[in-house]
Amino acid sequence: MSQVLGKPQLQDGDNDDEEEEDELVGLADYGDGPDSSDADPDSGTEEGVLDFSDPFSTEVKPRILLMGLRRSGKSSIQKVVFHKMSPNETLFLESTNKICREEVSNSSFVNFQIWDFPGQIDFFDPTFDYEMIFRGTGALIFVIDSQDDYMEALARLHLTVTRAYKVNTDINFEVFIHKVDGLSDDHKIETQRDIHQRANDDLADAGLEKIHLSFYLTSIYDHSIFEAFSKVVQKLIPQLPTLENLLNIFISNSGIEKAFLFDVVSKIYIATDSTPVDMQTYELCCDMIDVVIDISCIYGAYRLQFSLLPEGHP
Ligand SMILES: Nc1nc2c(ncn2[C@@H]2O[C@H](COP(=O)(O)OP(=O)(O)OP(=O)(O)O)[C@@H](O)[C@H]2O)c(=O)[nH]1
Repeated sequence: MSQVLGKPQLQDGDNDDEEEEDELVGLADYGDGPDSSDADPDSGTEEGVLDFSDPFSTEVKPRILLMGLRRSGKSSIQKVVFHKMSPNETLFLESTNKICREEVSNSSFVNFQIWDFPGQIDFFDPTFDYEMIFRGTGALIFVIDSQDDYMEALARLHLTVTRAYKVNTDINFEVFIHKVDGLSDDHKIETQRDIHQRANDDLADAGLEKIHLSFYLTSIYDHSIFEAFSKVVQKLIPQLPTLENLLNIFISNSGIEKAFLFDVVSKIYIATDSTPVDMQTYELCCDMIDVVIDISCIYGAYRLQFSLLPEGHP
């Protein structure tokens, strides 16, 4: 039996309307104005607040960039993982034509910024200050649509990674081979092997074999996207080894089979003990979190109804 640990914070996932978008402009324009104070302090996800270039920010948050060709699925990933959008609803998402920044601060561990980029970023556009962006980046997620011809995406991946590495050698490069729900199991493995090989060959040809790319097979139609995002986020948590140790001690003293430390809002797991992660166990824990959230919502709604009853009502 698995144990689900985590801080139960509920979030109204439907705050998409508040999304603040930034034009593709230079450094000065990435800073936030006074509207930062509008952010809902109770919501786990705030949009358009604070960033690395914010002179009033004392806190440095890791930045996660979502990049990739048009329609590869970047916005869908962000909406499904952090806004509880159902996968089918992403069919109606409009193309992103500006950089969308979002602050995710669900807990002290899940505390970062996500920048969703429009499909085609022109690195040669003088108004696009990519040096400033890459300098403050912890992870760069490059999304490749596995159902499409991925040659152009690979060329773009190479250009993006080499540019980013020149500015900041500490970035974690994460490649999501996305939309694999449309592929058979054999095809998935073959696609991953091919993309892995080509991407690393391109780097080797450029004399940059020291750049490490991590690959994940993902889809918004199952838990793979949550698992992949969990691994991306874990790499940005300096306390990870300590957390793993604590969970190891916990399972060895409690007889529990597997322990995850979850961010309940996003269902990202921040840490787990050192036994291998079995996807089914992870899915079971995610489902249990959904049950707890559903019950909490019913209970919360009941309380609200009750408080609206006139005084003296039983
Ligand atoms: N089958 C499948 N479709 C997906 C998946 N993820 C996203 N999509 C679909 O891909 C299409 C494009 O998704 P978007 O999230 O708008 O893509 P984007 O990369 O943000 O596109 P731009 O904003 O143009 O850069 C939508 O119709 C999504 O429903 C997936 O895992 N599987």
